[in-house]
Amino acid sequence: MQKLQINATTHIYPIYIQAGIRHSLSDYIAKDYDKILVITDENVATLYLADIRCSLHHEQVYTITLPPGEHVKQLQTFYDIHTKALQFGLTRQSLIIALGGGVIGDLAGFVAATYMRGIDYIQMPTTILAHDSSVGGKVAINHEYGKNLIGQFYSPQAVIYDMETLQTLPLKEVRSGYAELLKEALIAEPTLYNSILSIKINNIVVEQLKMHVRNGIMIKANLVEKDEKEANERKYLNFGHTLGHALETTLGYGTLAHGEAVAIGILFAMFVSEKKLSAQLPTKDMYRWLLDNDYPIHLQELSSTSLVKQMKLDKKVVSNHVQMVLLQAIGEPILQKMDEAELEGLLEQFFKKINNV
Ligand SMILES: O=C(O)C(=O)C[C@@H](O)[C@H](O)[C@H](O)COP(=O)(O)O
Repeated sequence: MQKLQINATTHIYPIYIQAGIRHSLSDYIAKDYDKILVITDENVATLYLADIRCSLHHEQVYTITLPPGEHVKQLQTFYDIHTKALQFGLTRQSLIIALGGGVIGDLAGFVAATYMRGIDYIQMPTTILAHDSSVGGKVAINHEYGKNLIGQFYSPQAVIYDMETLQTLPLKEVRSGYAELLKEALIAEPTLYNSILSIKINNIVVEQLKMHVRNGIMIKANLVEKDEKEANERKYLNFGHTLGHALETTLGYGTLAHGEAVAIGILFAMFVSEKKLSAQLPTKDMYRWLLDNDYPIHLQELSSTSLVKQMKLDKKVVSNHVQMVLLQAIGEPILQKMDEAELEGLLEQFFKKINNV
């Protein structure tokens, strides 16, 4: 068992990481709750919901099972969950458990943050990607204008991560999760970056996967502790997301998995870092690795003007300027305000380049 602790400014909470921990859940829930609501999706429910219900050892466990996919992270579902929670009779002494990937974690966390002005919740990530989204208290739903535009910072009581659940993931999910790991590696840890680039996604050794995820969590935890509300260095965790989120919204949620969009965003941020900062980066190796691992990086023609318009709804925008996270070197991120026309030009060059290589 590995136990980490997040010392965030607003709340200190544990992260338990252990294969099979789902079978002894009640040992890790620190308080008595009158009711427990587990929010999950259909894929995860089929595999793990029975185990969870059984190991909670609680008489009043309710469940809400949603269809899988980013499209549920929206206002109507959020409202419907509130309605069900009221019908189940959840009170301020109740607990919500977010059992699933990033979509479930963000949505269930935001319900917890707002139900009766906020009740306790626990993040139980079941994907690689959610090693990132379950830590740090960012909870949100999407608006049709963009990703995560309605949300809050609201820390969980605990993160309980059963690494066994990572072994049932489809390859698309593994790819998606590894993009967030690459992000953490590139902003903070060259050795993690080299280790990731040495693997093949369809042939990962479990111990290696666990090591990558643990490293990713530690990098994330460190930045969250320094800057919980994202005033400064937490923004580095948004590396690759400026274009990534714009692509997800422009192409329609679910066309690309979140991490697949972030992977393209990372490549773009590296391309811009080379152009603007003359940074010496292994962008070609990264591009090769993404291709070798079947990341969908060749996109249909997209209008740079509309992508930049979309990027202007990014939360890092200052004084109407898109602010990108760039790299001076691996492990040395900086924030860079971008001129709109220059950004459009760079996007055009970037898409030409990746589509012609
Ligand atoms: O925790 C953070 O900070 C991040 O930026 C992590 C991102 O990987 C994550 O996808 C996050 O939800 C995106 O944040 P947003 O603030 O740009 O919506």
